[in-house]
Amino acid sequence: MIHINIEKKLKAAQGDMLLNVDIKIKKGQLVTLYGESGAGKTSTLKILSGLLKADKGNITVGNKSWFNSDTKINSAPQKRNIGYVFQDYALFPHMTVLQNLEYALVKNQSKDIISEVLEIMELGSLKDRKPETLSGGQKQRVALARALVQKPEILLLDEPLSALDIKIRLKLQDYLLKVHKKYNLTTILISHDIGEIHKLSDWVFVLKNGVIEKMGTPTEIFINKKLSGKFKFKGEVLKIEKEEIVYVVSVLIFNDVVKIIAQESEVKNLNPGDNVIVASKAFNPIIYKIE
Ligand SMILES: Nc1ncnc2c1ncn2[C@@H]1O[C@H](COP(=O)(O)OP(=O)(O)OP(=O)(O)O)[C@@H](O)[C@H]1O
Repeated sequence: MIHINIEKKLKAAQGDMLLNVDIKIKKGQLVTLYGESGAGKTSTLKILSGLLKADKGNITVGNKSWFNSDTKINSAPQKRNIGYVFQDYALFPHMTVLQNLEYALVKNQSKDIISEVLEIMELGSLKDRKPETLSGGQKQRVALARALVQKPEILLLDEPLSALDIKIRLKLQDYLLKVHKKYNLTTILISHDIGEIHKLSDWVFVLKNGVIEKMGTPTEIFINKKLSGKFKFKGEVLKIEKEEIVYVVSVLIFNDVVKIIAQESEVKNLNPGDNVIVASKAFNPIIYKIE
């Protein structure tokens, strides 16, 4: 069990914001921190990893105390046994993939883990390449492999896939799940991608203005109770065109533009850029495999 119970005054754009988080995460779970930009998600991960110091509170991991403002415990980041992956890969450009991984080894650590992570992340054929010759998805696989070299108990993923296109992102999600399970990690993900959160997480914490606003399973958090539709997708309105007596709303859903016929009353408050749900209530959606 990880218990994070901390307070820290942050400097938000509109003035001071108190980050006040009290969350418990069971060992082996994959949980997501979700919330608007500036809500305090990254700061929470930094405080857990020791890169940022809380003003007060405590952090316990299993039976170890990593931070306690009363007893003045504050373990150094390198003692906290955490793997951290960010959106930008932060690989050393002058080193090969293999050297990047070896650099992460701690003193006297066996090199066996390197061949293991190369294999699990399917990076063997790329091990002598420099990062600049790799695609975004490949770089992020290296970054993930590097985070695993020190055999962390906790994996922190700060929007690791948001710079990648949808196809690569779906593939990388499979790698994330695979390593999360194989290494029995407790993983904390920051993501804005609701599909990704559904696929990966056991539990979601919604952070707003520095505090946990709600928590639950992805279904509890994201299913819109007003619609009992058989299928629904979130999308973004691209344009609204009038065609005789109806309106045609073009909505971007993942990478596809879907045209929806709508009545005047439905488009009254709708503008390009709005986030919407596209759902079907009466008809069963059809399904077929795409190659
Ligand atoms: N070291 C710091 N000291 C004081 N304030 C900070 C510090 N780091 C970040 N902040 C401020 O705290 C607020 C929360 O930042 P944080 O990066 O945690 O948000 P976030 O939820 O991760 O947002 P995003 O989704 O945009 O990454 C921001 O307004 C930021 O400017």
